[in-house]
Amino acid sequence: MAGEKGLVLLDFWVSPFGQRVRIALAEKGLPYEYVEEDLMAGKSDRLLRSNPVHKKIPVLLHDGRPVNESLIILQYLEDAFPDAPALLLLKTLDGALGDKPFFGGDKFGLVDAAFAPFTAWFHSYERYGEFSLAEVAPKIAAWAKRCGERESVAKSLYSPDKVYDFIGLLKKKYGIE
Ligand SMILES: N[C@@H](CCC(=O)N[C@@H](CS)C(=O)NCC(=O)O)C(=O)O
Repeated sequence: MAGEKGLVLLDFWVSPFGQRVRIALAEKGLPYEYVEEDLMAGKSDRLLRSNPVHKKIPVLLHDGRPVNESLIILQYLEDAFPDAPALLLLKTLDGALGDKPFFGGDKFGLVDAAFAPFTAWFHSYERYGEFSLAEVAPKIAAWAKRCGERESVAKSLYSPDKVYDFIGLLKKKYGIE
């Protein structure tokens, strides 16, 4: 039986990727049904149907709809359950950055590279979410500017306006106005 939130997790006991999702569900206080996939014995039809390309756990089913990839699942939980305690709040990141120029310290590091692409989305977060990043998370706002001044980031990202238009298209496509 899916938990009261309609969540089912297809997982394998020792998987760090699955454990990532279990930790996030627990931190957010979301009940779910745990389904052990015995990968040593084979893969269930449900797993193959839910993740037909990669055929991997973890898979989160939400009201029957599959979400694959552990980090995508974490992001999905943030979006689908906004009332549960948030793990990725910009304010939390602001605190984590502290007075350092980058998450890597004085040097641009792995966390900076992983997070920098979202800076092109900040403008849309602000407009659609009706908030000012500089007010909510001033250190992250300054960090985003610093990232944008790096050639590696600048040449890999699209303009915030283009991202905003793209999100507008997505909203239309999915009927979210
Ligand atoms: N990038 C994936 C990795 C998931 C993954 O590698 N899962 C492994 C178990 S730890 C799996 O299902 N392996 C089965 C297979 O490769 O056939 C994620 O983060 O969810």
